[in-house]
Amino acid sequence: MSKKPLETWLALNLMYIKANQADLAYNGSMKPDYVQQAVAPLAKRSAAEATATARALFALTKPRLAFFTILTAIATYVATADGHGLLHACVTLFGVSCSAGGALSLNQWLERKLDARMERTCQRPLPARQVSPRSALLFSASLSFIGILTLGTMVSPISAFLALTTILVYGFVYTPLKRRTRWATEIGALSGALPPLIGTAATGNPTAPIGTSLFLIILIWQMPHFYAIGWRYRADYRNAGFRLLSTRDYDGRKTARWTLGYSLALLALPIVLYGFGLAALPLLIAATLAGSDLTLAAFRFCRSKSEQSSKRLFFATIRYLPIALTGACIPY
Ligand code: HEM
Ligand SMILES: CC(C)=CCC/C(C)=C/CC/C(C)=C/COP(=O)(O)OP(=O)(O)O
Repeated sequence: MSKKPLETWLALNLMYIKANQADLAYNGSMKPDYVQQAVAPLAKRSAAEATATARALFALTKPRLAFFTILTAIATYVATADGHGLLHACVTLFGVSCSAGGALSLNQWLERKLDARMERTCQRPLPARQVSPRSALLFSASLSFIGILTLGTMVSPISAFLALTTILVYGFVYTPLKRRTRWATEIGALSGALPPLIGTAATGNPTAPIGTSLFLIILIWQMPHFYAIGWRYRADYRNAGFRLLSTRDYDGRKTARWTLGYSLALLALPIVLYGFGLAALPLLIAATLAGSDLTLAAFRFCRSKSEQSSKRLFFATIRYLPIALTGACIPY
């Protein structure tokens, strides 16, 4: 017998003896240390794997973006709720959150191959292979189904219809159009602006002025918001094959002009809404303050299209949201 098989044979015998000892120890209801030592890392590993999968699934919902879109629905819900009670509010929040998570994870599933080609997105759960495409699709479909079912059966059919429209427009209109036309941003903005209407529909006031006002505000707000991002990551988007305003605008002048135009429109909008009786004074004040800050950032972006000024513009758009939403919630 050569040395190797002998060693293997001895090792197998040792394992057999140890296994028998383990059996004896179990029968005597005593867990031997080395069994614990062998099992503990396995249990630890499966717990760590479950946590990693849960984290990856959560990341599929684009949590920060989802949080803010949910906030726009909550703002109009709060502004129009009239004795609906805490349970109704919680159920609405649950339905809206599931629908938002379903929509945003569907987009990641649809764009998994393109996301792999961009530096900004290549670490997302699907291109990073933290979750399989099948699980991601199942997760997205389940969240969307639960969200729409909850809104439809326990909140209001109109809110469910609007949530479904949001998911369909975002997933099946905006997402494929991103590779075909620069106007995809304007079309996609429709889905991003619908959540405030879901909020008013949830309280049974689908035509409440605050819903219309926030729908229009968020619709226009998305343009400077995204043009800032589109400019900053233009090379990344271009390489991946997206057709944005910025991917063919080599000196950035067009992007800056459109950004400034939309920012000025956003600044004027609350005044018009107030004039037509669609917005109250707190919203007018808050949106004008935040809009001035954003317009200033847009002017600076026109002067210098540096990475720093596009970042500043992006953060001005992010600041805009909580300020305007607070104004929308203040009763007047
Ligand atoms: C046409 C519509 C929209 C487009 C194309 C768009 C695109 C994006 C992109 C690409 C980012 C990531 C920026 C980065 O990686 O640095 C981002 C960030 C963000 N977006 Fe939007 N967005 C849109 C609409 C919205 C809407 C409707 C909201 C909320 C009401 C929103 C809220 C946010 C927030 C809070 C962030 C920062 C958090 C983060 O980086 O994840 N966006 N947006
Ligand atoms: C209640 C409910 C259903 C809410 C969902 C709201 C919703 C669909 C928001 C999405 C807004 C939007 C167009 C984001 C851009 O995604 P992108 O694909 O351009 O971003 P990416 O390049 O980072 O993937």
